[in-house]
Amino acid sequence: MKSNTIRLPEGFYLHQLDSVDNTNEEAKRLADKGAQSGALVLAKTQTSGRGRRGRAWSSPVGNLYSSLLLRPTCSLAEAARLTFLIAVAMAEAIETVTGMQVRPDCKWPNDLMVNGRKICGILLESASNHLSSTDYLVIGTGVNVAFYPDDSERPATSLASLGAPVSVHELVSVYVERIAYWLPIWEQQGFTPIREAWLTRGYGIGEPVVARLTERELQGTFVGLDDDGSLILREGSGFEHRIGAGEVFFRG
Ligand SMILES: O=C(O)CCCC[C@@H]1SC[C@@H]2NC(=O)N[C@@H]21
Repeated sequence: MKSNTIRLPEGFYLHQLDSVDNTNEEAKRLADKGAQSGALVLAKTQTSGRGRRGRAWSSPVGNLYSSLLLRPTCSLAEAARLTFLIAVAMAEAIETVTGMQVRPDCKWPNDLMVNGRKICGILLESASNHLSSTDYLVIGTGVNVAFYPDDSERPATSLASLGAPVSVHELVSVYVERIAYWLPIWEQQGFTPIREAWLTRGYGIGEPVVARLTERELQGTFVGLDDDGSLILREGSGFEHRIGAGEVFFRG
């Protein structure tokens, strides 16, 4: 059944807009004005949606655009691993609202895929006052609920086209519920349980991978995720690279 109400757990605050440049920018403006950790910006459409690597993020009405403001007390490097928590939370939310009809895989570093096609992208941005602690973090999440962009280089899909026309509001409610479930685990036990949950849905593990880094390309097998969230790529020689940032491509 479709629901039009958004229920957020304790500690989360909704900022709902019809249209905005993009929800990450709005969350950063709120943060600069002193908004609390847990503020969630949700917009029906974005006039200037952004993806990673400076790409545009197509933002028609009908998809989900949200940005969560968090004020973690740890270092930026540790806080950046929250993208894995967000990916797991959104994958679980999609499974719940679709009655397990759609079961996304987590693609490193922070996409959700269904049948090899992208259904969700995550964009993490931060502001840090100090070298060792994070002032705030904004984690933007876009889910192709009703529509998906036609991009032959990076194939995408939507929940609607997979036969699961869900309510954006219901999806947001369950997504935040799952964040509320995982955040205390992260705070008390660190990254390990999140890493394990992510790996159970890891996309392309054990498969050939090409990692495109700033200055070179590495080819090998994706053998897992390191304790710090790096992708472990094993070359034919057996040498293992830890990849912290870059773009990865899987064959097939
Ligand atoms: O896969 C990517 O390149 C990241 C996409 C992130 C899209 C979301 S939608 C909500 C927030 N606002 C934006 O403009 N981007 C993020």
